[in-house]
Amino acid sequence: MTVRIGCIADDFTGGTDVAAAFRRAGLRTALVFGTPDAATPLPADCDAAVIALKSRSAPAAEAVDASLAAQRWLSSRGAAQIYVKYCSTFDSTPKGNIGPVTDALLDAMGATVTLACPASPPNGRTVYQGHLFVHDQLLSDSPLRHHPLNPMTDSSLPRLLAAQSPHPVGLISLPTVRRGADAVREALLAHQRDGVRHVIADALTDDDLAVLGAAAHELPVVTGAAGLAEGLGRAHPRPDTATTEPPPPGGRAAVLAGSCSARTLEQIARFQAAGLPSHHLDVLAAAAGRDVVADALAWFDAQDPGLPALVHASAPPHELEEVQRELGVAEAAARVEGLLGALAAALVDRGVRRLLVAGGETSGAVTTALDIRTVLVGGEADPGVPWTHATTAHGDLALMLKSGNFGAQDLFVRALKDET
Ligand SMILES: Nc1ncnc2c1ncn2[C@@H]1O[C@H](COP(=O)(O)OP(=O)(O)OP(=O)(O)O)[C@@H](O)[C@H]1O
Ligand SMILES: O=C(O)[C@@H](O)C(=O)CO
Repeated sequence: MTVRIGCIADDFTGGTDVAAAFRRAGLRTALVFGTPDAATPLPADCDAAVIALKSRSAPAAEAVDASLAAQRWLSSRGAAQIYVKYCSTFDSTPKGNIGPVTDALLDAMGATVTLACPASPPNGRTVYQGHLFVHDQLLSDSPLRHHPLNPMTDSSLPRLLAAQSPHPVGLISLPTVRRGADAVREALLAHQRDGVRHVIADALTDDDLAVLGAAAHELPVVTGAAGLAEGLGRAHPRPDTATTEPPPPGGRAAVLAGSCSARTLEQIARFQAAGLPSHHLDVLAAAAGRDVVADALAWFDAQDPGLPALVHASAPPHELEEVQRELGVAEAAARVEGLLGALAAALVDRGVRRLLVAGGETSGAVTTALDIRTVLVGGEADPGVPWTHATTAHGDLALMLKSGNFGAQDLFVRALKDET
């Protein structure tokens, strides 16, 4: 069986989220980290393959090149449809690369129109009249306005996309979606006849996304977050939905957090409130030359090996701003990612076999440091947060890559307790 849906995700936790959505739709799904090459493994009998890039904050030309390389790899493995996965909060700036990447993939796939919808209802992301909401707030009123790399200060998807593409942008609003897949297909065709290339669709519920998935079933390029991916996945049913996954490996459990998102900060607080051990990395001390990785490892070695241990750089907005003012945004991010990557390798060396990583950029740093290329996607601890099964130079690893704002407040405690 060849891959039916190929997906290109712009960060690692986004890749995990969308891979979980395809698996939920009943597809056997592989997740590949970084631009693949001829030697990149793909588990047998996969219906969906997700390539997780680290392109969300990259300049447009770089993101386009990486996405086209991923598309060629996916197309050569049979994928007739490419799903472009970006953040459900549409993380990007006017210089953002969602428009350029989509335009380049449309050209490469010989298509002239695409459907776009970042709604992800289980995580509170909905689209109404082209405006993106995070729970009960407009995106631009939500905590995402303080994001360290892509602060989101506009909620209008047509406006955000129009700033990123020279091509016309259109909207299919909720009443049409509620009339069903045929009505959406007709509206798409009407937009296509008018020369519109990017058609944004409203969606409030998973049922709306199932309608959009059915309507977009034949489109060569579709874009959005995990919600529309699940809708598309359900339009490509697998005859045999049995999934077999290896049992979680035994060994120590740890959390590494580099996400400063509001939800991650709550999950850290909950972990600490449960009396579980945690250690904060002092980024400014590291910049001043202190070996904070050695400090963290000495701390880790002194903990009860029966308990999960948390090491984090995460900081609330005022502290984050102070570090960024002192070091610069890019330098601060690179330094933190370097520290957490080095720690991941050292922790796995010390016998950690269940590792939960919080933050998309952070997850990229960790999988790179562990040299993990492909994982098989397993069951979810929370919507969009699955365990995955990885093989490393040190043996099998159960790895959970969590998007900054994903997971319930007790995720860190529950996921690692359940697995212990
Ligand atoms: N104390 C800190 N000072 C400065 N930068 C930090 C600090 N802690 C984390 N960072 C940086 O903030 C960024 C957080 O991004 P990351 O993608 O890991 O999390 P997120 O944005 O919450 O997650 P997602 O992308 O999944 O929504 C990283 O580049 C990280 O290195
Ligand atoms: O869509 C989302 O919100 C997540 O998968 C994500 O991409 C956050 O990094």
